[in-house]
Amino acid sequence: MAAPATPGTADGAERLVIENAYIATVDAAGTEYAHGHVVVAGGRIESVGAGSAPEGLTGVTRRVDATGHLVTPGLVNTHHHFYQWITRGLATDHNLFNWLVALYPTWARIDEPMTYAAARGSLAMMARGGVTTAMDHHYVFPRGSGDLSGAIIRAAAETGVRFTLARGSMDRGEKDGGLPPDFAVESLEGALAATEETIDRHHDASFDAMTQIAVAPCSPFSVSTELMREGAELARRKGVRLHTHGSETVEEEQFCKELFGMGPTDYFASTGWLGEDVWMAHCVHMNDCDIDAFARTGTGVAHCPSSNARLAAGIARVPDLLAAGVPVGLGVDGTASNESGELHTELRNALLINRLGPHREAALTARQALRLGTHGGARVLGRGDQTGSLEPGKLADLVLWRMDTLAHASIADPVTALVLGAPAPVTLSLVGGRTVVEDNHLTTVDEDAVARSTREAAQRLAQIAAGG
Ligand SMILES: Nc1nc2[nH]c(O)nc2c(=O)[nH]1
Repeated sequence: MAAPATPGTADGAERLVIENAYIATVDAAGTEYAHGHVVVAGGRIESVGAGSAPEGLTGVTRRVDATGHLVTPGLVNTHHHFYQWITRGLATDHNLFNWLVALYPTWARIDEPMTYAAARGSLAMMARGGVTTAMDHHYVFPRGSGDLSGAIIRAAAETGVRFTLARGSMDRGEKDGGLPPDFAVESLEGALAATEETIDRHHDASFDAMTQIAVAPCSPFSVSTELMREGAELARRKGVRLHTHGSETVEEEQFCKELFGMGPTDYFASTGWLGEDVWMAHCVHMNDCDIDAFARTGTGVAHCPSSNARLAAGIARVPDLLAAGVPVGLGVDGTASNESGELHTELRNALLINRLGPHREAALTARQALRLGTHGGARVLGRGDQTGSLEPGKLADLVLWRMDTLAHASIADPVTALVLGAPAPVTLSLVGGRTVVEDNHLTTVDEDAVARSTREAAQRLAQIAAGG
């Protein structure tokens, strides 16, 4: 979608001016300004460039001296499971299948208040670390648990970040050869109807949308072939995106070969799950033909290096995916398999872990890692024309990272400092020009209150799961 004219910039518009910053725009040419400015008006970027802001600007309500700061586009998270915030630190030495089997019975007891508390915790952690666009792949809907999708969307609106809810689903329980217990799955018809209702109620297709919905059956070993096919048809009828887990582990590959007689990528192709409107989490076990199929169809990838290491899944072939032209973003993944819950670690680990693969030191640069975590992610979510880079007319989703403290001051290059250094303090984070973080604190929600409510929810869930 092309950027419409920046609204609210006629005389009388309010402007925020940021000056004296190192600016990494992450535009197509990778333009950077060692000493530059950004002007925000009407929720959009009005100008970005070298030196001070243009003289004679009217309506300047705030001028930020960003000396010692790096300004980047806000980070974009492309894969997460918010509800897992209240089951962190469990089954810590398991591979994916054993971990899922250990946790499904607990997850099947979540209710609306727990889901809301967990979503607030997940969102707060990401937002205070510079995420301006978040997503949640929520696929556990216990019978009678309330309006879980509504609770998650409310939490995102309160936190103030741009948001995609990938309405997940599982309908292949143990009795149908799936991994989840039968009590943890929905019916095919129930899952499709609830997904359609969520789209109708909440999806916003506008340029500056704060809430979008995707259709997201969970994974080949927890979803029937009918739900994959009919889910794809539903998404295309409604004009929304499609998301699922794919090619995460050798066990999944084996499952697909045994049940469907083909590997995961061929299975996805056979069910309508390759295309420009699809993005898939993990994509670790892909051969050259699989990568070629993703590149030809424009299918995107959410790379989740920390979770892949935590669950011993393997190393995704990110340099090969990028070389083939596959859109790639980064994902925290659920915090039951990545307890840190913030996206900076994924920029760092994407670079480090990929250097353990065959491309060694040529695998990824710091600037490529920043691109994955910003414009790459926006593209994967279908929002690359709206956010993910600092360019006039795009949404004012941006972060001022403080680079002059003990943690970073001795590293000359700010992008290297951001990606390879410790998580940098966030002096200011804007979503559509609205402040979400100021001086390293969330301005939209009370972080301590969120922490307390997540602890209570985690304790309540643990008690219920233990039969209390
Ligand atoms: N990392 C994860 N992989 C998954 N596959 C699946 O079916 N569920 C999950 C999950 O929660 N995390």
